[in-house]
Amino acid sequence: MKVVVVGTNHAGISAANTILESGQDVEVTLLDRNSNLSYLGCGTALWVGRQIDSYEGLFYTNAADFEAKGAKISLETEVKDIDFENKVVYAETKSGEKLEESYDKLVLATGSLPIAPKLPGNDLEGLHFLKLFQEGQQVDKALAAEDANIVCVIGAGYIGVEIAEAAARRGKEVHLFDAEEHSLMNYYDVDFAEIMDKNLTDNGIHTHFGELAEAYLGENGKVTGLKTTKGEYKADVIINAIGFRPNAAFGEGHLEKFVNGAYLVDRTFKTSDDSVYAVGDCATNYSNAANATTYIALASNAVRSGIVAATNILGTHLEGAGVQGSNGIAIFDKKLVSTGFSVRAAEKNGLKVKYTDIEDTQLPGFMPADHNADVKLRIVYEEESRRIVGAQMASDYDMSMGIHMFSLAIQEQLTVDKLALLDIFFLPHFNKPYNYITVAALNAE
Ligand SMILES: Cc1cc2nc3c(=O)[nH]c(=O)nc-3n(C[C@H](O)[C@H](O)[C@H](O)COP(=O)(O)OP(=O)(O)OC[C@H]3O[C@@H](n4cnc5c(N)ncnc54)[C@H](O)[C@@H]3O)c2cc1C
Ligand SMILES: NC(=O)c1ccc[n+]([C@@H]2O[C@H](COP(=O)([O-])OP(=O)(O)OC[C@H]3O[C@@H](n4cnc5c(N)ncnc54)[C@H](O)[C@@H]3O)[C@@H](O)[C@H]2O)c1
Repeated sequence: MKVVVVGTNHAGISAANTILESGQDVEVTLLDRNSNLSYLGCGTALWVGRQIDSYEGLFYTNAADFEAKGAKISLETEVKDIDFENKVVYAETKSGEKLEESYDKLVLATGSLPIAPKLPGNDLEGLHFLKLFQEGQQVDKALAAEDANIVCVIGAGYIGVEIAEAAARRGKEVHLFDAEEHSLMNYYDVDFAEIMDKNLTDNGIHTHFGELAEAYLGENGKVTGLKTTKGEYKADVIINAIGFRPNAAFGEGHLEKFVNGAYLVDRTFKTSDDSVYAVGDCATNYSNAANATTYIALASNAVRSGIVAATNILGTHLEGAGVQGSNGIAIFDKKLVSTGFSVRAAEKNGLKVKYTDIEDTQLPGFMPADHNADVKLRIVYEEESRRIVGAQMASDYDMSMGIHMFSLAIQEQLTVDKLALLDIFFLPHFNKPYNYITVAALNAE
């Protein structure tokens, strides 16, 4: 069997590794238009903000690793077309050489692209996106310029908030804009988003919410400012971070697509063509909170989808467990994590939900105060069935492992009542005898 993988970042890598490490006799060919693979974008803000010394550790594999496993890999090679009837992939190398690769099974792992705001002035120098390693390098270089003092970030989602922190850590005056009234509204309800909003302003970032960018302003071909619905701001560097869209251009009229254009896949990550799988950010996922198909762009999902698709290609039927969109962020040491739906997201998805909130300390009062942080928790559950559909947590304490339990609860469709009497251990070093998870669940109406 011959498998061709298009796109060798997290999803493509995990599919290829699953096949190559299976011991089965499969010929694997990997194609990617980029010059590198396996870059962990999650680390961009860390090295741009100088919280880690270098970007080198953000790559976890390379082309030689795949060659050593017996795969054929061509980087700087862009797939231009796919003949799904005859099962042939057409690609072109950087030097213009044309390649043809036939396949028995094809894995599309072409990922996502940042959404580009269609604004006047979008050809000015000094405008940035933050997806590829190379784009991180460009932002890093732009911030290092002597005359780069004011940075405007459009989009206060995960990328925007993280890069705003990084730019502030580099001593820049940072302005952060979002169309919504708060930061991180794709992940949290207002009560939690406000914690991040305050954290950002407390750390010197100027936040501008409910404000839409209207034009990039410039002089002599270089950006000098940003015009929004509420005013004009000076800017030496502008970073766009208003979300991703799936990069799923192949198979128009042949492969079924989701409402946002992503490849529509089943629980095995197979597309509407039996020989073609699609994994990672270019494909859909199954949401256990909505009990429906969804689109969530995360590296964690990408890795798991690659494993599931490859296992099926190898002949073992395996269905993905579905996703909750579990996520987390840590900005100036303030940690927010969430899984499933916020109340707002649940209502947008047509669910009738209730929630139970609690604010408590992590540890008993007799423990030293400097080790004992406040924790805020919200559990969101469906009114009628009482199944848990979401959870949000915020603290200075690293409570992140707690959210995984809520992720499992949503996956397994557990009710909030099941959680109330769950056996949760107690030790003063870690938690309280009446810990906040138990108490929040007991208090659920
Ligand atoms: C700054 C930043 C921070 C992030 N932080 C996190 C985080 O903390 N946690 C998290 O879970 N996720 C995070 N993400 C999201 C995560 O990076 C993506 O979900 C993940 O990269 C998706 O992996 P993928 O392999 O599906 O797609 P991609 O990473 O988009 O890779 C797709 C690959 O396909 C190649 N390709 C595309 N078209 C072609 C073609 N025609 N021919 C050949 N090759 C092609 C591309 O060159 C690329 O290498 C972050 C993203 C960014 C940008
Ligand atoms: N910590 C993490 O897990 C992490 C970190 C970075 C990125 N990611 C993932 O990468 C993907 C892309 O991240 P992202 O930050 O670009 O997307 P995002 O969805 O997190 O945030 C986009 C933000 O842009 C805002 N927005 C949209 N259109 C706008 C407009 N015209 N003007 C102003 N604001 C506008 C939205 O309200 C939203 O807050 C997401 O799936 C994200 O979850 C995850």
